[in-house]
Amino acid sequence: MRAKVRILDFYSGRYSVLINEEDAKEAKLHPDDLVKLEAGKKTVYGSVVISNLVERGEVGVSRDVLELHSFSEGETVAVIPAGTPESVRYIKKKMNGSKLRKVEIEAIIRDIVDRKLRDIEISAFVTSLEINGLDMDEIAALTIAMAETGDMLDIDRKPIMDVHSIGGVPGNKTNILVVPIVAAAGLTIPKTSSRAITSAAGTADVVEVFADVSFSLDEIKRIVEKVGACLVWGGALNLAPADDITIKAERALSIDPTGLMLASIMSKKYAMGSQYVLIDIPTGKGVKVETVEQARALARDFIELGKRLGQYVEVAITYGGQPIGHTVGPALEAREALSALMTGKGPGSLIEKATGLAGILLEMGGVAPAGMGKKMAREILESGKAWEKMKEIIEAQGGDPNIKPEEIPIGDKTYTFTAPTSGYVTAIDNRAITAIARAAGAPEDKGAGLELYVKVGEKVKEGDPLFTIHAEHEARLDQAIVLARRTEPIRIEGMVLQRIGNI
Ligand SMILES: O=P(O)(O)OC[C@H]1O[C@H](OP(=O)(O)O)[C@H](O)[C@@H]1O
Ligand SMILES: O=c1cc[nH]c(=O)[nH]1
Repeated sequence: MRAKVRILDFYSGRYSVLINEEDAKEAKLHPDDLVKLEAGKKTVYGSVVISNLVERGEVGVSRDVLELHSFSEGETVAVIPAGTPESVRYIKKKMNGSKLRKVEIEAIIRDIVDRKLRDIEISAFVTSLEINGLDMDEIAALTIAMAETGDMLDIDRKPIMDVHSIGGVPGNKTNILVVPIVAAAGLTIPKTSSRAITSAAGTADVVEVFADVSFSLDEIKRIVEKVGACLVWGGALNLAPADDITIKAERALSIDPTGLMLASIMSKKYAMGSQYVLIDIPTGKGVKVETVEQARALARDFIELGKRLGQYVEVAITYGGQPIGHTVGPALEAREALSALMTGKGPGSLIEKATGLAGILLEMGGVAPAGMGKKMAREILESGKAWEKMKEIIEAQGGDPNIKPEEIPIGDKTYTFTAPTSGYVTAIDNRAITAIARAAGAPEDKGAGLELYVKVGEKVKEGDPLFTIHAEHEARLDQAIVLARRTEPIRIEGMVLQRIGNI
C-alpha cells in the first residue's frame, strides 16, 4: 500500500512503523510484523504498530526509523509486508546444532545490520551460539561479515597496534593505561572498546566520564593521525555495526558466547586495520575463562582467526581471580586510571597488568628489544610521558586535559562494609562484585560502583573497612546493600577455619 509519512516524536528502541487499524486489516498486517518502507531506491525495514494515532493512508514513523533514513513529513512511500527474512531459517539451523555455510552467516549479519531481524530473532541467534557454538570456519566467516557490513578505517601511520580484553573481570581499566603508554613510545594504536557486556563498566563507559567516545570514522582518522591513538566506543561507529546489536542481546542475557566474542573483537580490530593485536584473556574463578587450559585453547583460536584475517595476534593470559585495582564502576575507575597515569603509581594489580601488556605491545611493535618491553613501559609511565600523551588524547576527544581525577564526581550515597571477624581475605567473588556495582546503578549511573580496600591474602582485623558502595540514588544503594549482605563478596577466614567439637 502507499501512504504518507507522519513523523511521530517518540523513541521506542525498535524501528516502529504505525499503521492505521483499517489499513492494517486491509493489508493483513499484524502487530510486530516486518514491513519495508520504500522511498525511491531507499528501503527501510520496521515493525508494525497498529494505531489510530495515524489516519488512513498515513504511516507513522518513530524517531528510531528516522535514524535509518531521514523521511520527510508527507512524503509518499510504499508500505510492503516483508514477511519472514530468509536468515531466520539459518538461525533455526544453528538452533538445531548444524554448521552454517559462509553465505548463510553473511545473510544473518546483513539482515541484522539492515534491521530486518528483530530483538526476538537476534536473541534467539545469540542464545543458539551460546548453546551450540561455532567452529573456526564459521567464526572467520562471521568476523569478516561483521567487519565488511561496516566501514573500515584506513590509517597510513604504520605499524598499527591494537589491544583488546575479552573482559569479564571487574575493574578492568587496564587498557586506559596501556594505550597512552604505547602511543607515547611513538606507535599507533587506534583502540575501540565496547560498553559493558557482563561487567559493571566497559572501557567505553569509563572513558566517557572524561572524554567523548562517539566519533565518526573520519573524526577517528583525524584524531589518530594527530595524536597516534584513540580510546573510542566501537558501537558509535559504523564499524562492524552488527556488533553493538548483538552485544545488546548479550548484555540482556549477560552471556558472551565464545564464537561471537571472537568475531566481535576481531571484527573491530580488522575494521580498524590493526596489524599487531594483543588479546588479554583474564583467567580465574568468576570470569569468562576459568582455567589456563581453556585460556590457551581460546588463545589458539584468536591466533588462528588472526592468521585468516592477515593480522599478527599475540595473547596474554592474565590473572582474573579478583577485581583489577581498587575500583569498580565508570567514574570510580576513571579516577583510578587517570590518577595512575598522572602519578605513575597505583594498585599493584593495575600497574603490573598495564605495564605487562604495554610491554608486550612495545616488543611486538619493534620499539623495545625482546624481554625489555615491560621495563620500558614502566619508565614511560613513571616519567610522566604516558600522562602527557593521555592529555593529548583527552583533548583530541573533546575532554579537559587539565582534569583532576579527584574532581571527577562519584556517587555520594555510600555505605561501607567492615570485616565481621579478624582473619585473612581468602576470596573476592568477581560476579558478586559486578552484581553489586550494577545494582548500585553502574554503568548507566556513572558515579555508581564500589571502592575495595582489601585484596586476597591480606590480613584484616574485626571492624576494618572492606569496601564502600557508591550510588547516585538511595533506592539503588539500598538494593546494592541487600545484595552485598546476601552474597558476602569478600570472604574473611581466620587461620582456624573450623573447630570440630568432641561430638
Ligand atoms: O567485561 P565485559 O563487560 O564482559 O567485556 C567488555 C569489555 O571488555 C573489553 O575491554 P577493553 O576495551 O579491551 O578494555 C571491551 O571493550 C569492553 O570494555
Ligand atoms: O568487545 C568485546 C569484548 C568482549 N566480548 C565481545 O563480544 N566484544
